[in-house]
Order: sequence, then C-alpha cells, then structure tokens
Amino acid sequence: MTTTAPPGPAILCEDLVRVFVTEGVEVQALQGLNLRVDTGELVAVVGASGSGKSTLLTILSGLDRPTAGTAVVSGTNLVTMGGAERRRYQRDVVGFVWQQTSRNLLPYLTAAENVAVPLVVSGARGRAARALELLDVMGVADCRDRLPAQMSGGQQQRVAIATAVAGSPRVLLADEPTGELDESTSQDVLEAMRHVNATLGVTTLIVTHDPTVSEHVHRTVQIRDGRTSTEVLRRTERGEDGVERLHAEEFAVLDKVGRLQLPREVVERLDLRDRVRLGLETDHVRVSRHDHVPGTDDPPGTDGPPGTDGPPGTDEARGTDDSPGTDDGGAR
Ligand SMILES: Nc1ncnc2c1ncn2[C@@H]1O[C@H](COP(=O)(O)OP(=O)(O)OP(=O)(O)O)[C@@H](O)[C@H]1O
Repeated sequence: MTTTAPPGPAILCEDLVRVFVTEGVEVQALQGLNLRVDTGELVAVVGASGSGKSTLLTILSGLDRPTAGTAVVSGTNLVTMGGAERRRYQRDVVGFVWQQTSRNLLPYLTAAENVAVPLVVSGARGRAARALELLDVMGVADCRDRLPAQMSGGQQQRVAIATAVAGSPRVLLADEPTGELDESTSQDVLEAMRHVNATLGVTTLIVTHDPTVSEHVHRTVQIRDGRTSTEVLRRTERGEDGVERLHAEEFAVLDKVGRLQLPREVVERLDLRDRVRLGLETDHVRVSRHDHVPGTDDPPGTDGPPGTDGPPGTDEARGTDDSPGTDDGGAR
C-alpha cells in the first residue's frame, strides 16, 4: 500500500536515450526524449510504429534501462535502482495494463480472484470487498465469478485495469490497452481508464498508436523519431449559454536547449525545408521559408494558409501571456 506521493512530477524523463545494437547495427529508439507528467494527470503518448513508444514504456515499467538520460517515477530513479528496489518499484509504485489481454490476467482465476492477487501480495485486509469494489468501479462487477476465457476482450481489459490499480500504485502504465479490441470496445476501455484516473486519482500514462485516444485524456504527447514533438491539451469550458464545450489546442514542444519540432503538416503545407528564416518580433517568433524576403507577403511559390494572421508562407510561434494553455509553456 502506498503512502503520500513524494514531491515533484509523477514521471520525469529528461534527455532519455535508448540505443539498441543488433549485429553491429545501432538503432536509436529514443533520441533525447523529454516528458513530464504531473501527479494525477491522464496523459497519452501517441506515435507511429517504430517511434519509440514501447521502448519508453519498457523503461518506465522498470524492465529496461536507458542508455543515457534521466527517468524518475514517483521519486524512484530508474537509472540507478538496484534489483531489490526494482522489485519494490514494480510491486508498489507502478501498475500495468498490457495490450495482450492474456498477459494481464491469470487464466485459472476468476475476475475477483485476479483483482485480489495484488492485495494478497501487499497483505491488505478486506480483500474480497476491495476486489468487488474495484470491479464495480470498472463496471464489471457482474463478471466477478467468471474466468478470463468467459469474458469479452473489453471486459477482460476492465478487469485488468482493476487488477493493475488494486495495489494502489502511484502510476498506472498502459501499453496499447485497446490494441486487440474493436473500435467501440476500445472507446469503452479508454473511458474506463479515464474513470479510474478521475475516481482513484492515479496518475495514468497510456501509450498507443490510436489517435482517437486524445478524446479521452487531458494531454496527448506525440513522439516522432524517439522525441516528443507536439502536445494536444484538452480542457472543458462552460459558455455563456451554460453549455460545456471541449477545446483542444496543439502545442509544439520546446526542449531545454531550445529545440523545437514543427508539426509535419505545418512543414509540408508551407514547404519548409533544410533551412528556415527566423524573425524575432516583440511577442513571437516568425518562422518562414529561407527564400521568404522579410517585409514581403508572398514567398515564391507559396499561397499561404487561408485564415491566418501572419504573412502567407510563415508559421508564427506566438508567446502571449494570455493565450489559453500557454501558461505552462505547453512544453513539459
Ligand atoms: N530490443 C530491440 N533490439 C533492437 N531494436 C529495437 C529493440 N526494441 C525496439 N527496437 C527498435 O527501436 C525502434 C523503436 O521501437 P519501439 O518498439 O519502441 O517503437 P513503437 O513506437 O512502440 O512501435 P510499435 O507501435 O510498432 O510497437 C524501432 O526501430 C525498433 O525496431
């Protein structure tokens, strides 16, 4: 059973590098990744196949070590921890939900017995009641006496989430939790993750290639080539008419040394290549094609995006104080 969370972010990765060497060939799976997740947050990490998502999760789950950089989860330094600390970390600090439903649950135990396993390990009291309570939170109390094979994939993943949080971990890690599910069941399972985060307050990180996950989380971090590139923040606002509306805003991530990856759509739309022109304005930086002549509106061959304030052919990175979501820089 965990006690009060230590101060600082729940997950902090700085300049994380993981290099694999296979038959003399080096693969840089993570190339200086930065990620900060605050206590209680619900964050998704998305990216194309091969972008480094599983490598990140394997490091965060304590199964692998980074080649360089820092990874600290709830006060535990994953780079320096020894064997005994690793076992304690995997038992007390993190809970996992894996993609393969068969990897999450013991096939010869019922749903209630599976959820009770971490409670037995931690020596908690009132195990049967707590297991039922968690199955109820996940909306699968009716499956309590069923074996995994007698449940649907979605039900199994909900039981898996209940099992993963039974030991009261500080952080819940999920690797493609909907990878084996159809679309509508996937939505249900993502909602279940949102619910467990909101109800129990457990910091939750979901790694997936499914871009629709951003509809269910507070923040979506995009990984490209082993680095965080952009983030989408979502918030709910109540309008004057009293109706709540969801707002999503995309930010580029600025790392400690000032590196910035522009979103691929922006690069392609403005035909930015090799070298771009920077213009420092009082409250923002202008990024334009190298052949854009300052003071003119039209760089050669570019029509510019419709409906933007900046000159066509430019992508303006504004730094106003009052723009929503920029108070934290959007670059954690
Ligand atoms: N154990 C390993 N040995 C060698 N290369 C590896 C190893 N694990 C991952 N890689 C390589 O590292 C890169 C990132 O892989 P990773 O599995 O982290 O990506 P991913 O985003 O999770 O992809 P997917 O969505 O397909 O699972 C890939 O080029 C992969 O081939």
